[in-house]
Amino acid sequence: MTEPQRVFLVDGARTPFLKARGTPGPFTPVDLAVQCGRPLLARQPFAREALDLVILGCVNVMADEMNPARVAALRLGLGERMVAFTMQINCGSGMQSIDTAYRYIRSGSHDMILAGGAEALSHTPLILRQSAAEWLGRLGAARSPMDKLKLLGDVRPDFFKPVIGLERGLTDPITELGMGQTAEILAHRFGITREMADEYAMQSHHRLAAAQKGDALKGEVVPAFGPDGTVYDHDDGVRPDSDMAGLAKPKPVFEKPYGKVTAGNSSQITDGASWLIVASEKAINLHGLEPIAEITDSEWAGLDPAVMGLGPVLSSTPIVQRHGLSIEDVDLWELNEAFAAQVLACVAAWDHHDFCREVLGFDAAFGRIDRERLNVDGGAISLGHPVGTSGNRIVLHLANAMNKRGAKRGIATECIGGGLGGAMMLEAVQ
Ligand SMILES: CC(=O)SCCNC(=O)CCNC(=O)[C@H](O)C(C)(C)COP(=O)(O)OP(=O)(O)OC[C@H]1O[C@@H](n2cnc3c(N)ncnc32)[C@H](O)[C@@H]1OP(=O)(O)O
Repeated sequence: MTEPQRVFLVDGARTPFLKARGTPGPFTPVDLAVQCGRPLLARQPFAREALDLVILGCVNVMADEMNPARVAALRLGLGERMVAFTMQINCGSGMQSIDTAYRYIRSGSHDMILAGGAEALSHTPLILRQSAAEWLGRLGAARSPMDKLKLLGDVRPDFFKPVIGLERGLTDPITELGMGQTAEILAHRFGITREMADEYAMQSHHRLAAAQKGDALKGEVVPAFGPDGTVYDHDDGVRPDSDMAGLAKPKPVFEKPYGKVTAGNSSQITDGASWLIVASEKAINLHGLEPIAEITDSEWAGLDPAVMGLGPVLSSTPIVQRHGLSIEDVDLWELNEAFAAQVLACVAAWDHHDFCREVLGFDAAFGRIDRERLNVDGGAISLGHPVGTSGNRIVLHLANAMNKRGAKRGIATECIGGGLGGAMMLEAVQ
């Protein structure tokens, strides 16, 4: 067996995250992947043949771009011999692409992999009801025009009431709970009030607005060019003037009338894509690359789908433990902001004696994450959450934020619908 290889992040980029506004946006998942892949590859010193593999996370794959990883690879000019595959584990898809690259390179089988995530939630398909699909099947099988005409009498008004793919996709198939309802359960369990959730959401918007004004996103966000010539150059869901009075106005969406989760303190429905170049030490030396971070560990965890929002706690705690660290040893955390109540519940769970004893098997509470180290440039509440991309984006941003702040170590972690959690540790390059 070969020694595990060291694995580095070389560079990465993402499109601006574009809010879904009720109609299909200008880009499909593959368009988005191509829009951010082109400038990222153009700024590399190596030839495209140096890439061994392309992996793309995507939850809502469109029927006319099946295996979007391969379609994107071909549109990026990576050549017909490029192997490319798509991964789908809901909100973990974009992180799973990096983790798969990490494990391949670590094993010595590959040297340089393009790992990304792409999602166009504004294009999520509408699904016909079973009754309508069956009727269309009978229509297709009808032999004569008369048989077809007779079938018109079977048309029912509910045929035209589609199942909304996005709503269905954001509902857990086992518990039948919407993702927002799982956040409500956590708010109740950990005593997260509406004010706490709104205050967290306000901070997310203020931090992203500050990041956009400063240089925190420089090089990370590349513009996307629409088919009509429109240039999309910034994340457009941010509300810089968010305040507590404004955030108090939206009514609870998922548990009416007393819930805590609102449009203001939930992640937004958004389109976007991101890529990271993952490389071995050999590839770095061969091409004279300057890595931005080293991947030093990753972990996945399963948990009750009804409290899937605690996925970050269950997936990142084993990493911290394995390396003999404490919560304070992690300089920066990117904890995907599915919902403010869910992020705050994770923070509360780590600081909760009984939870840590019963669920994590500790003698005492694990510790409290300092808010100054958590999602320092905002997150999915202000930025949006294109589900197949977000896990990739938080790793990309963690690497960049660590470099800008001179941090030694960081963890990117996320909850995953269906009851999973994913986490990845990055360290500054020594
Ligand atoms: C594993 C996981 O990651 S699970 C997570 C997966 N993702 C999800 O579940 C998505 C969760 N989010 C959602 O479903 C949607 O965003 C919803 C249903 C909560 C809200 O959807 P929308 O109603 O379209 O939200 P939208 O952003 O348009 O806001 C609606 C209104 O709320 C108010 N509002 C929203 N944000 C703010 C704010 N920061 N300050 C003040 N008011 C606000 C405004 O009145 C806004 O209307 P406007 O845009 O006309 O000003």
